[in-house]
Amino acid sequence: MTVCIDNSLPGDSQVVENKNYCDTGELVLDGGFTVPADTVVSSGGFDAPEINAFGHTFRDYDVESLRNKQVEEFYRMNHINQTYEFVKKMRDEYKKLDKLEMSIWECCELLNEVVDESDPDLDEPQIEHLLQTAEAIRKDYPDEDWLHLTALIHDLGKVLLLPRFGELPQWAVVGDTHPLGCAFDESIVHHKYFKDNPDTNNPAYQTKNGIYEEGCGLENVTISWGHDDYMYLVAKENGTTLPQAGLFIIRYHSFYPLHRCGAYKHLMNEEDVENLKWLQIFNKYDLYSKSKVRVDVEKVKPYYQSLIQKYFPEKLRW
Ligand SMILES: O[C@H]1[C@H](O)[C@@H](O)[C@H](O)[C@@H](O)[C@H]1O
Ligand SMILES: [Fe+2]
Ligand SMILES: [Fe+2]
Repeated sequence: MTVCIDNSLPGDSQVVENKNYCDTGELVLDGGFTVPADTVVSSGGFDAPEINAFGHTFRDYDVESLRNKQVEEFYRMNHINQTYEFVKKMRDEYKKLDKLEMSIWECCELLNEVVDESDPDLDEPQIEHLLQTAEAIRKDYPDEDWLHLTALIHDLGKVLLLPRFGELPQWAVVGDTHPLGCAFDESIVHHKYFKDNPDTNNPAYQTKNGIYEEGCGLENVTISWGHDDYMYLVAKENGTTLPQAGLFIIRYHSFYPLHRCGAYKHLMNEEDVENLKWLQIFNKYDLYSKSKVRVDVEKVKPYYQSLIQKYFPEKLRW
């Protein structure tokens, strides 16, 4: 069973037996993951709020609320329908990148039309979330411009919900992600719904390593299909010059069972271990910057346009 260290309240650290899924605080995690030694965390550091815009703690999937009923139904559908076969099919289809051409900023604007039904902490249009994450991380890491841009684009894959991109259902686009082809770890949110997933009846997929070899590297692991992997494919195939850590953040930022709970770490290789350090830094901003405080889009747009120009071609294939 996964044990998570909860250090969300300063001076109040405790070891929590996993109840159903992992609900850690922030950077110190199971497995001794820590931030990179040479990372300078600014003294004016980001203050993670204790409660979300709905008055609850972040990522509380158990609290009784109308929103959480919707979120639970989302995960029921997600866990029943995301199978190994389904993911393979989606990857093959979407790596063709034959849907349309547009710039990164055009895509940011499209996200205005998207609301994520899997998220207990946010019901604002997604462009707000992109800018809130990017601005918060920019404040604390002013010199890592690649990290600002990574934050801005990390959720762009949610355009899969729109008609032009195939209008996929919510369960195939948003929410946390997890590997297929090996056992479903108990730290996965609303784990109980996997009982109705066809992969549960395949014994080859139900051992700790399943079809994988220990240390094989996440690159070789099939992860549930959604906005992370899609945006990773878009960035990579369009020849971005973002560093590996940026691509890793985009690809695995919803993989909470790994980056918050330490599950599946036996599948990582050395490169993954290095990249994970940046993902864990990023996650704090992705999660805790969610609020009702709006960012002035027009004011920050020129800065982000300059980063897009630096790391991406003018038009991308989607
Ligand atoms: O509900 C959220 C949301 O969909 C995020 O974009 C995703 O990255 C998280 O993992 C998920 O829990
Ligand atoms: Fe996301
Ligand atoms: Fe996000």
